[in-house]
Amino acid sequence: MSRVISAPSAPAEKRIAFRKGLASGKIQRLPGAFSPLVAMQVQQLGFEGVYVSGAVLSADLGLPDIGLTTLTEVAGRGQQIARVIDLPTLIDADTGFGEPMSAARTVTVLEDAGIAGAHFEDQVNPKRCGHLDGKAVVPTGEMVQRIRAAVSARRDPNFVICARTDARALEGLDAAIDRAKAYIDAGADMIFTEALADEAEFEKFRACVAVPLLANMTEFGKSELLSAQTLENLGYNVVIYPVTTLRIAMQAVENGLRTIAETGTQESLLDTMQHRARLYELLQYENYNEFDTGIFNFTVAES
Ligand SMILES: C[C@](O)(C(=O)O)[C@H](CC(=O)O)C(=O)O
Ligand SMILES: [Mg+2]
Repeated sequence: MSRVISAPSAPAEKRIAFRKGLASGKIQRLPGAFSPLVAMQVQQLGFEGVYVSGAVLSADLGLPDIGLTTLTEVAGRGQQIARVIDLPTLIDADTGFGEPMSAARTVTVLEDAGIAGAHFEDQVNPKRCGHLDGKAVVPTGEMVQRIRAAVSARRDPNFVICARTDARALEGLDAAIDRAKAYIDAGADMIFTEALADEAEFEKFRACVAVPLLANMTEFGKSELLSAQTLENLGYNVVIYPVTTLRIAMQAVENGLRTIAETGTQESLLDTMQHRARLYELLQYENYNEFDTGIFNFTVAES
């Protein structure tokens, strides 16, 4: 019977796949998915994984990305997304939702949600977008505790714990690299090098640490937009496009609504829309029919 309802791969297999991807020397491209449907589209187009962004999750709830969302909301969305795809899902755990003990609980909840890995950042609470001014970081020792706690709570050794440092914009590149080294000593599997300026900075970071590195190619921020190939050549292991699909979709929604408001019809927009047939194809509508006929194939005996 064809696959319906959820992805066939178990969370443990997706985590193994993510670990393999990180060790492959090939850059793992993780577009942000603002819904399970978008994640299915990401999978169909051949990407290596899906990213669940805190900024997008907040925006989707009509909130700015300033640490207002809860672990329950984030894990719930992550689970909805992870369960429909075979790809690994990396999720934004912000500052871990509280004290180090909360970071530990976050890991167990995210493991149960079928997530393959999470990143914890060294910002103070309440956090800010890493590409805006006005953010602040906790002392290195406090972040080390956050990471240690997260690592100690892990039950599946393949769940990836990524430490993000926001220090580049505040303390400079060398300080950010020193922090990364301390986070690796605390058990982090990967480092998210937030808001580096240009190629030379990515190159220097790569030369200084031995674990997998993640680049954030968010638009309208502090980092130069580098291609996946350039980042792979620089030795980076993961690239995220966290808010990209939301920005594309929201621009299309705004333009479309404007047209309807002005002209009273969506007629001129039809060519720009995903067709009903394409949506059904993505949802594997046919497979559900097949599933149904496979289940309801009994006959009622006449008495
Ligand atoms: C990666 C990020 O943490 C996110 O939540 O997606 C954001 C992205 C953004 O706001 O552009 C960040 O870089 O802080
Ligand atoms: Mg975030």
